[in-house]
Amino acid sequence: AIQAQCEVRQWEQPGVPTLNQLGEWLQAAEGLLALPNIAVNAGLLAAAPKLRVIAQPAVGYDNIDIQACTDRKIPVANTPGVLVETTADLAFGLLLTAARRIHEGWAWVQAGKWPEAALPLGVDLYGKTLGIVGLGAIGAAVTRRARASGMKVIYNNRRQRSDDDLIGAEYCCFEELLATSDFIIVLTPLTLESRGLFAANEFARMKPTAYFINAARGAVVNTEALYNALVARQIAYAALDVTDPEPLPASHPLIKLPNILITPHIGSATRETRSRMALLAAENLLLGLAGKPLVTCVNNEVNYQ
Ligand SMILES: NC(=O)C1=CN([C@@H]2O[C@H](COP(=O)(O)OP(=O)(O)OC[C@H]3O[C@@H](n4cnc5c(N)ncnc54)[C@H](O)[C@@H]3O)[C@@H](O)[C@H]2O)C=CC1
Ligand SMILES: O=C(O)C(=O)CO
Repeated sequence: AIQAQCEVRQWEQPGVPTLNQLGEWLQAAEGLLALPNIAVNAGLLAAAPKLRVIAQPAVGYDNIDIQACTDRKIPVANTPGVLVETTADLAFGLLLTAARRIHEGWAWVQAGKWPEAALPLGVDLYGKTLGIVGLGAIGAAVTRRARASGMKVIYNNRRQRSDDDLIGAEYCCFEELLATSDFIIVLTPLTLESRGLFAANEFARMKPTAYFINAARGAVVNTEALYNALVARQIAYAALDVTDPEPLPASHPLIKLPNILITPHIGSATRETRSRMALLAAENLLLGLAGKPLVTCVNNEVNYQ
């Protein structure tokens, strides 16, 4: 769709391009389709004097300096909504896989340990408490899955949601959530406020039997503190779809731990959802280039009228 209407330059080499590598492209670019591993900051904007619209096929936009874009009157689009159920499946799937040791069981079968050795024992979901930090669109979809599995759901947001009764989750303060949850799923956007939200103090307050799941952004968690908490068995298990750093080098100590499960940021990675995200991003990009309002704009104050 984009190619039919625009001259497109697409970065196809492995790795993240530097500003120097993108120099000439940015100089000419009127629209930018950015991936979340690109830092769209004041430096990039300064190198792109003709830029009029930015569209990113992701709901999180922590890699983009929104204020700098707004100052330049550049509307920025993300892709909320279209990935909600898919990401909720992965977040809840991580919880279920870790709790029931599905991945460990498969590794045992592959290693020929079955049936002689005792199977890895998991824990039940039924009757347990799930604490969600950041109960937005994905958190609400996770709540439905958890309730269907017989779990009680509590949550912490900056403010209580007026519709939490309908969603089936009970508001509580952050401290209480840490102390009482059997499972914690993190689904906050990465912001100044949430960066490093889970550090040594927070892990120390969790139950020693707690399972910690992060499907938001790696930097919401202090990786070293999580590593220490898992080694010291301050918490029982972690399951992460996002890490800091990301990608996590194969030599990283976290990967060697017996009580962790990590997936490579695949929350929204299904054929159907990636296609919906790409189409929505393309639609926003073309609308912006035509000077029309974007459908899902992050900085509506500079959305085209
Ligand atoms: N692993 C993956 O592949 C994916 C990860 N994500 C991440 O999940 C995040 C959430 O996505 P949605 O649910 O669609 O967003 P959303 O905006 O609907 O929900 C986010 C919720 O977090 C709350 N929140 C914000 N700051 C908070 C804080 N400091 N403490 C507690 N709560 C806070 C908000 O009030 C809101 O209710 C995205 O920003 C993105 O970073 C999203 C999609 C896929
Ligand atoms: O949408 C996002 O924010 C992701 O992390 C990838 O889908």
